[in-house]
Amino acid sequence: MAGEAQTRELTVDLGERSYPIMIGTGLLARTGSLFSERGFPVKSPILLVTDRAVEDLYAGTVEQSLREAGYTVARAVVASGEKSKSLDVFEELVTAALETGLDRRSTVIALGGGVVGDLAGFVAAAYMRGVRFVQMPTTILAHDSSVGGKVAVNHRLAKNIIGAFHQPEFVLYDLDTLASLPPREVRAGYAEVVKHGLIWDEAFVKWCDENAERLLALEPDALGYALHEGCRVKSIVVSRDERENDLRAILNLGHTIGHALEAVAGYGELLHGEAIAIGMVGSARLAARFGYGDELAAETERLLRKFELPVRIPSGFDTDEIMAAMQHDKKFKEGQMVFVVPKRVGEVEIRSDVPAQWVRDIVEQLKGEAGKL
Ligand SMILES: O=C(O)C(=O)C[C@@H](O)[C@H](O)[C@H](O)COP(=O)(O)O
Repeated sequence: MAGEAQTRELTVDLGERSYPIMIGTGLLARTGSLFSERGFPVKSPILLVTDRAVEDLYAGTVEQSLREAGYTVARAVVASGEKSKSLDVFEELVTAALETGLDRRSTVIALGGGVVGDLAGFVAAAYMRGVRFVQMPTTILAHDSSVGGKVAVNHRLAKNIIGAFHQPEFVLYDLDTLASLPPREVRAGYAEVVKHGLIWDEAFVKWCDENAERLLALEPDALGYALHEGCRVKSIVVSRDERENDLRAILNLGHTIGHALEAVAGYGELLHGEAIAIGMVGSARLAARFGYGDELAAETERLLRKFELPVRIPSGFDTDEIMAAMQHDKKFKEGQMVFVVPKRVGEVEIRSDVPAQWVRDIVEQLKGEAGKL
C-alpha cells in the first residue's frame, strides 16, 4: 500500500461505555501514548494476543511503544486461522494470562484479524469475569468484528456459539497492516464492507461498485473511506441495539447460510467473507421468493463478482448437512430459521417465516450452478 491516508475517527455511542475507532496510518507506534492518555494503569501487565502471520510484522512495534510508555507487556501467539477459535486455545490463553500475572485492571490486546479479535475478546470477557480489551484489527474483514463487542469461540457443530458481549476500550485500525494481506484475504474482507452497504446505505453500495478496482488495489484513501463507512454503519446499528434484541440482527445478512457453510466445510476451509458472500446471494434469492424481484439477486451477485468473491456453493457440500448446521445457529429460534432478507439495495428485513423448502431449493441451486461459473 503506497502513501498515507488521513486519520479518521468515529465513536460507538454506548453512553458511559462509548469508545472511539481510529482509522489511519502509523497508528500502532502510538499505542503507548494512547494507553497513557486514556489512563490505562502502568502497574497492571498487558497481554498482547496475536497470530503467527502477524507476530513478526507488527507485534514488536506495539510492544516497543507500550514499553517506552512504561507498560509491561507479554505476548501470546496462536496459530493463524479459524481453527484457533476453540475452547482449547481459549484455555491456553487463560494460562498465559495467569502466568503473566494479569490482574483485574489489566488489558488484553487483540492484534490480528477476526479470529484473534473474537478469541482474545472472549478471554478478556471471561478472565477474572472481565478485564479491559483493545482491538487492533489487521485485516479488512475485521472492520466488522472489531466493532460491537461480540466475542466468541466456535464449537465443532456451530460457529461463535460460546461467547459474550464485551466491548473494547478502543479500536486502533492501522491501515499500514493491510499491506501484508494475502489477496484472498483482501477479497474476503470486502464481503463485509459490501454487506454494510447492502443493509443500510445505497449510496455506499454505489460507491463500492464504482471503486472496486481501487479497493482491490488497496489504495489508501479509498480503503480508509470504505472501512470508515463500514465501521460507521456498524456503529450506528450497535449503538441502537447493543445486545441484538432486534435491529442488530440485520448485521447477519448472509450469515444464516454462511455460518452453516463454514461449519460444514470445517472451519477455515472457506474464509468467513467468502461464506458470507455466498450467503448474501442466497438471501437475495429468498428476496425474490418474497416478491422483491429477481434484480436484487442479480445485482448482489454482480457486485460480489466485482470483488472476485465466490457466489456459488463449491462442490462437495451436502445439502442435508448445510440444513442441519443452520439449526444449530443462534439464528434458529422457536423452531424457525431466521434470515435477513434484502428488500432493496440499502434496506433489509428480518424474517422468521422462511419455508425450509425455499432454503433447501436455493442451496441446491447454488450448488447446482457451481459448475457453470
Ligand atoms: O456484530 C454483529 O452483530 C454481526 O452479526 C456481525 C457479523 O458480521 C459477525 O460475523 C458476527 O460475529 C456474527 O455474529 P453471530 O452472533 O451470528 O455469531
